[in-house]
Amino acid sequence: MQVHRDLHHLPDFRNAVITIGTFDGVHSGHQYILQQLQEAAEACNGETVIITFDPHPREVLAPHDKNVRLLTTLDEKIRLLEQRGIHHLVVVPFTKAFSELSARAYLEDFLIRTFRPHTIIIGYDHRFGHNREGGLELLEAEQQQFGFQLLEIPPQVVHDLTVSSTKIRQSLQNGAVQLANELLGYPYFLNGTVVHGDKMGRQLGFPTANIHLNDGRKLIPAQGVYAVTVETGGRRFKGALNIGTRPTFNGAELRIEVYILDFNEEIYGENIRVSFLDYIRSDKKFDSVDALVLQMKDDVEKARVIAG
Ligand SMILES: Cc1cc2nc3c(=O)[nH]c(=O)nc-3n(C[C@H](O)[C@H](O)[C@H](O)COP(=O)(O)O)c2cc1C
Ligand SMILES: Nc1ncnc2c1ncn2[C@@H]1O[C@H](COP(=O)(O)OP(=O)(O)O)[C@@H](O)[C@H]1O
Repeated sequence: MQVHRDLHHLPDFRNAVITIGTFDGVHSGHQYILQQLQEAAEACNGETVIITFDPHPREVLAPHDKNVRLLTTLDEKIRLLEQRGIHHLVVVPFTKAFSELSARAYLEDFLIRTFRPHTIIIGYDHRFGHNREGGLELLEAEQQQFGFQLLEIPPQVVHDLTVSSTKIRQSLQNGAVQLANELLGYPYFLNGTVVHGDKMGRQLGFPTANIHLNDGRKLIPAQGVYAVTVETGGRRFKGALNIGTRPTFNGAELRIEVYILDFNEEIYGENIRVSFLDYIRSDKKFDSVDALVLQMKDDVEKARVIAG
């Protein structure tokens, strides 16, 4: 897949079959649209082109709303779309000026002139241009003049997609990992680097790699203990992960830390990815460190079985 970030240096697409969207999560609900895109491209010997925006339009239009919680960062999205065989991803820098283009300018000067689309695939309720003034009706009106085909994604599909995205977010925030993973079509993951903690883990007999997320906008699942797989240094391990404030030690800030099974290496500064397999329990304040350690032993054995 080719990723284009500069609108002034785009290739001449061959029979571009385009769609526009954020595709956050690239989840199994998105699969229908990707399939439509690929089928339409095959039919006209064309190329599949996804147009997405970065930053997320909400971040530009409502900068005070810090509640953007992404299922996938742009880099993660790129990987996932690549795996699904999309030809081109065009990342449009979303600016205030871009958001103020009239619907007609958006359509004619941006979509048509830039992509010369053979086919546009779009949700029945898709809005574009300043104040969302443009929609399917404008596309239909211009279709003849500019000679593109229009494929409408029906209401039921759009509805299912929204429900699915919401369900994935809610499930992760409630610790319902299995349901989230089912809807995603892959295990939810976090990418980060290993940073220093309070050096207590080793004393407890459970060194835990503290994870600093690469992107602070990622959705962090519910606090608690999870069975995960861990990828670092090109290798994969099983892990028991805790998201919490460490109430036993009267901690305050939220930490994400993982004990890697059958592992004993220093990995400070390394990239790490954890993929969530299942929720084990909520995190608790223990009366003694011994009680916490006993519980952690049990967590680790559970994680070993789950990560099988
Ligand atoms: C599998 C697992 C479960 C944990 N469960 C809890 C818990 O229920 N309550 C708690 O206070 N801390 C819990 N912790 C966090 C430990 O207290 C933490 O790993 C320890 O304080 C080490 O911190 P450090 O890496 O900063 O040295 C858990 C950690 C792991 C890896
Ligand atoms: N099995 C393991 N799981 C996680 N980290 C490990 C493991 N073995 C060694 N380490 C190393 O030990 C560090 C964690 O030890 P810990 O005493 O908890 O220190 P910190 O408080 O800095 O996280 C990790 O960052 C990693 O470099």
